[in-house]
Amino acid sequence: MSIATRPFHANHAPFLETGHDDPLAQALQPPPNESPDERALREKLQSEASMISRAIDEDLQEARKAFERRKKAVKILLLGQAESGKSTTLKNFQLAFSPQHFRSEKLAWKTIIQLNLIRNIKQLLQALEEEWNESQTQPGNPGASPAIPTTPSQPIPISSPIPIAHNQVNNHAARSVSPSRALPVPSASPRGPRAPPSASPPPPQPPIHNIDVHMNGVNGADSSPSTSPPDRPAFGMSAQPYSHRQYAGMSAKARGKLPAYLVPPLPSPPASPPASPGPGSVNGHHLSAANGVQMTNGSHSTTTVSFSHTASRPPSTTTTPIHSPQPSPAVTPMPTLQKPPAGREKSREKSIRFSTSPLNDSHRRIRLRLLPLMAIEEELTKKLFPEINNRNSFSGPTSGTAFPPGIREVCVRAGSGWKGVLSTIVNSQDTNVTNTNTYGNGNGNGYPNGILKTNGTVNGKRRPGTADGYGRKDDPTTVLSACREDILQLWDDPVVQGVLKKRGVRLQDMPGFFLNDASRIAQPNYEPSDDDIVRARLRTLGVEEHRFTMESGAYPGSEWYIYDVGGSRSMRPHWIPYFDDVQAIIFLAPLAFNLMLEEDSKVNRLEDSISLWRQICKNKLLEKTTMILFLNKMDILQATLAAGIMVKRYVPSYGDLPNDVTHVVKYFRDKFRGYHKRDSPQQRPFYWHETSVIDTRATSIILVGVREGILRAHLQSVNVI
Ligand SMILES: Nc1nc2c(ncn2[C@@H]2O[C@H](COP(=O)(O)OP(=O)(O)OP(=O)(O)O)[C@@H](O)[C@H]2O)c(=O)[nH]1
Ligand SMILES: [Mg+2]
Repeated sequence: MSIATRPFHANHAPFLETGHDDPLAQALQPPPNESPDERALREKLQSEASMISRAIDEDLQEARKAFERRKKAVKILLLGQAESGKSTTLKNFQLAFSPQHFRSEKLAWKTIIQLNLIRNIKQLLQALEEEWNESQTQPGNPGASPAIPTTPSQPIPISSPIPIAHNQVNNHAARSVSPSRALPVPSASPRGPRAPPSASPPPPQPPIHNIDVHMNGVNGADSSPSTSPPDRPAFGMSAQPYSHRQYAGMSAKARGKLPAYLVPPLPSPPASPPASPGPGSVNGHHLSAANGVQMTNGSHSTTTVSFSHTASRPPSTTTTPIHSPQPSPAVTPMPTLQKPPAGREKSREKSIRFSTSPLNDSHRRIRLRLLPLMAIEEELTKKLFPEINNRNSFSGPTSGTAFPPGIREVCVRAGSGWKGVLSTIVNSQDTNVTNTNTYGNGNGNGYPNGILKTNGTVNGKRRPGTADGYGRKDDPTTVLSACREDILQLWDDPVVQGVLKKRGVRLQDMPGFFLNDASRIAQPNYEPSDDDIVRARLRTLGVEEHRFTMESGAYPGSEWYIYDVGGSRSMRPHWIPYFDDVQAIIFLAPLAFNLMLEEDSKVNRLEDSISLWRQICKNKLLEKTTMILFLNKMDILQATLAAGIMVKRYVPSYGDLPNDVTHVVKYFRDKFRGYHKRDSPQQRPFYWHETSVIDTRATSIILVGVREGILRAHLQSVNVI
């Protein structure tokens, strides 16, 4: 009873003070008979524990704030097929609204631009090699044209013929020697403005299927070429032709066994040269398949594409002369054989190759001097993106592309932190010039076969910036600047341009084309311009999240998340998890009515774009998402139409509408708009723009409008306005 009437404090206070019934309080009680040292240690541990606890609380707080910020942030998903311009649009966003952030990544982009340039050079050399290979013929075996290695240390298999960029005409065009698929283009100065594709003869293309075909039904056939292993030294390899004296001293049998590239060149032409040999002969020797080759497009006959599911009849196939039957007047003859004594002629005819190529020894020497670039590129890409760019192990989305091995695109996996890696590498190269190379081939100089001598010479030629103190010899900046004159000489050479034209190779039209800027980029102090960065090509794999804060505009400080995705078919399933959390989709759709998909050369790009658009429009997760359509690559459409390429040839339902930009854009825009209206589960905001996102100025104006539109819709949705 007394307990019941005892005041509360009298009953419980003593327990609270001593913590007799609270296990935690008991545990925290100092032990009895605690010494001063023990006490100090205990208090120290307690203070550390409470600091950790506070830090965890702060982290949680931060995470909560970040979550709230993210919830309020504007989120945009960039969608579209591969090479449609998604990453380029992202860069425009950053440049327009977060320029400091954009420029802070300059260093990383510098290396990508250098890699793009090296890849251009590689493609150029490859085209020249193929020219060389094809121009060599043995009378007894006209078809023999073995593949040859590109670098002495690590041969790159080259298929012959290399797959053409039949799917890429302007921006990513003809990149190989399968001329029947290349769109013929008028000649243009290599440094001049991009030339539009020529109207005549019309471009032979693989059949285009009905544009309404459901894209899921089409599987990505591997269009990559089969490659043959190299079995013969490359042109321009260290094997030099024998001197005339050596050659004269050989037996007929030994001479007969000599490959053409080891046969000494002809002496200087006589004052009055003999009549020019026809395409079928050189120096009196008959050539069966070297020059003047005509290829038909019989196997790539063009069928028409129809929006209306009607079966279309392929138009009659045309025969397209690809190789000019006569060498161009500017062409200098390749070293060829002197006519042998009559008795030996027959046996030699059987075994010696004859070259009709206009390429000469100076081209070979330049090529040889450029080889270190290939080694640099190979090693750098391996080091940066080992699992992606290692051609032996990678079997991802680029493995089924039209890129020949060795000149495939540089790509980067989302979240790999490649910018940080690159910046670190570039920084260390810039500041630590005395470092030894980190990814050489083991011979200590980073170059294959000891081409680069430690005294700064390559085959006796002094190279600036190598061993004479300008920079590191395994650094792309150093090696590019060392090769600068050779690059310019090769690219400006009318003979080389003639070969490219003859082979239908349009390097200018490829993504990440920088050869016209080589004199600027191959400088020791090169710094990329904003435009360089925007034009740099780096294929996206997976989905990349880019967060940035608006540095200016109506809502400075607002946070934006932009998701940039890889657009090739194998990448598309990765998009879906992002659908339910974005306010807007920017869909990039180049009106590439005459091009084929890289990953499936049977599917027209525009057909694929429309199918993809329809799927996006139908998706229930996106029913409230603002849809913004960028009809991109308007510059390319303009050039294509200006060249006289007829839309109705590819899209019969286009009929006899005028073949000009206004009508073509209106026609396809209405298609996209119609599908949006028809396929969307409910009404939602829809905007469209005509864009050329490599034009940063024009794009920034468009993006201001896009940003305001998205922000307004977003603020309305969260009831702020
Ligand atoms: N001429 C021209 N080229 C463009 C345009 N937009 C993009 N490009 C180029 O097209 C190439 C591909 O652009 P990206 O932005 O990398 O394409 P993507 O859609 O991100 O491609 P993936 O990452 O493979 O999905 C790059 O070399 C760009 O410079 C354009 O409007 N005109
Ligand atoms: Mg991309």
